[in-house]
Amino acid sequence: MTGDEVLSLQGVSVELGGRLVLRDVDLQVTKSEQVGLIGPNGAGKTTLLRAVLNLLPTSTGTIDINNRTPAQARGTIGYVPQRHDFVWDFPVDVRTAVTTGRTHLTGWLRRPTRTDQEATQQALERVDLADLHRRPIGELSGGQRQRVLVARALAVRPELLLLDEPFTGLDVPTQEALTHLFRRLTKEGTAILMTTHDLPAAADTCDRLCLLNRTVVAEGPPDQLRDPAIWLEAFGVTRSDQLLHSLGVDR
Ligand SMILES: Nc1ncnc2c1ncn2[C@@H]1O[C@H](COP(=O)(O)OP(=O)(O)OP(=O)(O)O)[C@@H](O)[C@H]1O
Repeated sequence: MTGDEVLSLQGVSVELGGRLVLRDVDLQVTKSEQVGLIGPNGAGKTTLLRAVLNLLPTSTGTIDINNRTPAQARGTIGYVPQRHDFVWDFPVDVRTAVTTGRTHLTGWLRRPTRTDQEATQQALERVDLADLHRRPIGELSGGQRQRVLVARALAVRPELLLLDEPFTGLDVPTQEALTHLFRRLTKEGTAILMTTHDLPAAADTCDRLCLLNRTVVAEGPPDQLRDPAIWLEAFGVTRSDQLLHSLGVDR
């Protein structure tokens, strides 16, 4: 790993149910960088995040997170899953849900320490949820739930933040607030890897895009990915006016 790399995947393959879901993936994310992981449904984006989180085994290759393996780094990575992957009918309030983001750091049966409490409070304030801290999570709106998930990830004070579809189903002001927050976090040094289907927003907000379709088809700063052929290959189509139009690369 070079000095500024926070995450590095080299030659990573993942097999699930006897099928090769990721093949020979190389990907780096450096300190203060926001990388968008883009690709069609089933491209392996969530699988890649889950491999980094040590939730899935790799069949080949290496994953390095600040000179640690995924097993060693577990609990230090901030992870925002897709909203529907979280158990919202669990009877806990917002503050407790955010504190449980630190469970892998502090242990399951321990009472929260002062550090846990401070990290939780800071995370709540960063996503503007401090006023709602006693609200049961089952009573929250979609946008409030998304902010709980982000606060939960921030509660570990991560150097690496993984976001799985963080903008899906959010109104424009909530999307903007989160975009600004992610921008501030990268300025402070956090490395962010984000999956999204919002291609124009990704091109607008990310420093670099990685186009994935089982393997990395192309990667680079958004303005270097203006060749329509790259996008058609990444999405496995021969022609898609809507795709190219949404990216502004159809001229
Ligand atoms: N546990 C599993 N067992 C077998 N196959 C799986 C498993 N989990 C995912 N897959 C398959 O792996 C492929 C990649 O899935 P993944 O969820 O990583 O894609 P994705 O790029 O995140 O898609 P989407 O944009 O739809 O969220 C899909 O074909 C999926 O069916």
